[in-house]
Amino acid sequence: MNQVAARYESLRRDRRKALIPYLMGGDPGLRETADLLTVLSEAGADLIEVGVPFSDPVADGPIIQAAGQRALNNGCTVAKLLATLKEVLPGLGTPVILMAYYNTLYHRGIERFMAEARESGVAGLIIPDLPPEEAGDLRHYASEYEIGLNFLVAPTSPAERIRQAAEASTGFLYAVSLKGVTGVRNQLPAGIPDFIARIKTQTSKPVGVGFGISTLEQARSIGQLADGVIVGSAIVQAIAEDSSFQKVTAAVRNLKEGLAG
Ligand SMILES: O=P(O)(O)OC[C@@H](O)[C@@H](O)c1c[nH]c2ccccc12
Repeated sequence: MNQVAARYESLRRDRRKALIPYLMGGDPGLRETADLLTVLSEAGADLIEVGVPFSDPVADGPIIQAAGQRALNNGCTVAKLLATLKEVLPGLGTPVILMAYYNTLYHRGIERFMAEARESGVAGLIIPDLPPEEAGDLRHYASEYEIGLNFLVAPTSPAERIRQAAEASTGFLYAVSLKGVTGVRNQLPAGIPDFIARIKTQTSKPVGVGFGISTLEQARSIGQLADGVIVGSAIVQAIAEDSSFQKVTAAVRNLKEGLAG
C-alpha cells in the first residue's frame, strides 16, 4: 500500500479526516519551501500537496498563479524543486503529493520524472489535466516506481467517469468542489453533499475535496461528508502575508480544529 493510502487508512481507523494543505514549490524560494514543509507538518498536516510551478497553469486562480510566478521568477525549476524535496522528505513524516501539469512530465519524460520523484521521496502525484483514459503510460511507470496517482472528478463528471477515475487512483480521489479555478470562496457550492454521495456510490476509496475551502466551518462541513480536505489558496495567501510563517501555522491549526472529532 502506498504512503497516501496508508495515511488515509490510519486516519479512518481513528475516525479522523485528512487535512491536506497545498503550497507552491519554490514560493517565495526553495529555502522557504524546505522550511514550510516542516512548519505544515508540525502544525498538523496529514498530507501535503506541493505544486510544481508552471508557466500556463490553467486550473489555478489568481492567488496560486501569483505564487507560481514568484517561484519561477526566483529561479525554481523541476530539478531544483525535486532536489529540495530529496533533502527534506526522508525526515518529514508527512507524505507529500506533487501537483504538476502534464506538460511538465511530458517535457521531462514520464519515466524519468517518475524515477526522480521516487528518488526524492514523493508519495503520489496529481496531474489535473490528464484524464484517466489517457494515463496508460503514466499508470505503468507510476506502478513501476511505486508513486501513487490521484485523479480528479468534478460535479459534472458522469458516473462512468467517476468509476474510472476511482479505479485508476491509488491514494485518494480528488473531488473538485466546483466548475472553475482554485481560489478562496465565501460559500461552499450547494451541490456538494449530493456530489460526494454520488462518488461514494461508485467507490470505497478515500475522497478528498478541494477548491474554495478556507475556513474552519467549511472544513468541518466537508469533514462530515468526505475523507479529506484540501486547502490551497488560503494557505498560499497566509504564507505570502507573513514571512515568519506564524499566519500559516495558525491557519493550519484552525482548519485542523474544524476536522477534530
Ligand atoms: O486553492 P483552493 O481553492 O483551496 O484549491 C486547492 C488547490 O489550490 C490545490 O489542490 C491545487 C492547486 N493547483 C491546482 C490545480 C489543479 C487542481 C488542484 C490544484
